[in-house]
Amino acid sequence: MSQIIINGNGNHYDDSHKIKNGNSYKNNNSSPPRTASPIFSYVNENYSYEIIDNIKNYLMARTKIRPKIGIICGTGLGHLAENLTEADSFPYEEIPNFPVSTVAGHAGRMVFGYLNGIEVMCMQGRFHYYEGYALSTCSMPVRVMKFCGCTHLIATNAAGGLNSSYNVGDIMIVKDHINIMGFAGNSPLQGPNDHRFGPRFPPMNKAYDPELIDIALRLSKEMKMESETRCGVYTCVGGPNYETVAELRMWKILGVDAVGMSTVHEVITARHCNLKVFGFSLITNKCETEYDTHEETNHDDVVTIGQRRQAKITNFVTRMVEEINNLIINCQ
Ligand SMILES: O=P(O)(O)O[C@H]1O[C@H](CO)[C@@H](O)[C@H]1O
Ligand SMILES: Nc1nc2[nH]cnc2c(=O)[nH]1
Repeated sequence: MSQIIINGNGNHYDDSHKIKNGNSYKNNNSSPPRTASPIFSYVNENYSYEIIDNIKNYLMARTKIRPKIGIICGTGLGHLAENLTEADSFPYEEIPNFPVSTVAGHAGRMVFGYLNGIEVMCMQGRFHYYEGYALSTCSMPVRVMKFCGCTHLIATNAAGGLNSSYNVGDIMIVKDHINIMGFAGNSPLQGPNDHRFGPRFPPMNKAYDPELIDIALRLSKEMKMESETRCGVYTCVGGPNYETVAELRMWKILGVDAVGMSTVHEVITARHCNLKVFGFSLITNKCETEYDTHEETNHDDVVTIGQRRQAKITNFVTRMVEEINNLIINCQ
């Protein structure tokens, strides 16, 4: 039975051209919508294996960089990508079948280059659920990274500090996440599973690589950043509104240390295709868990804190990339 699907422009189309027992398209030229589409666009069928492969081919034909490490720059953290040398930069609008970034603080480019002599690829801007993209679309570039040869992902984000001991400007190494959106049945892996990406039921108990967490903690000591480095639990909410006091209090009880609107679905997708993950949050604001405050979280402040901390973040990521590269070399 075919199903009518409504895309972001309100257009109707029939899905009878799709292969029923897989998530690939009969016609590989059929394109998912380029602009943010409602989440009820057919969740996991938008980006087939073949489409991801086409995106990879487009990029690989235009850069000599062969990265093993992919980096996602969080809000206000795009400066990282400007430190790449011999860079090849691809605006998302120019990459076939790619969505576009719509949020301030996310430039919207895939940048390939050398970070301190090491080949990386870097998303200077990510996609969020609140922009109207399905979770599978938000995390689709992670699969592109895998196809481009990456074995490791560094996912960075801006987040509110819920743990009351956290300060604005701290770096929180993510030791784990709570997939709150998953509790409501929303997953980037929802829909037919193409086993060429990964297994139907991927484990998530070591979502954030323990060895990379240890390395990051050691680096924070070496870089004399110990007093501003934390290690905690992140959660992603749908957004775009920030949280109510009652919501924050509930999540605090659940063990959440930092709250954002990204990363979790990217990490799930990365683990599904067996990428090793290191993640950290820049704490850009304190979550307001009391009613009698005049403070209000706002996105301009989030971006500003990211920009203020860009030198530290860039140094930290550069050192992590060196360490991960050493691990990769030692494994060869
Ligand atoms: O997670 P990143 O993209 O770093 O940004 C965080 O900051 C923005 C809100 O200010 C949201 O996009 C939230 O997810
Ligand atoms: N949900 C959420 N996302 C953020 N991104 C940056 N700060 C915050 C915050 O306080 N809450």
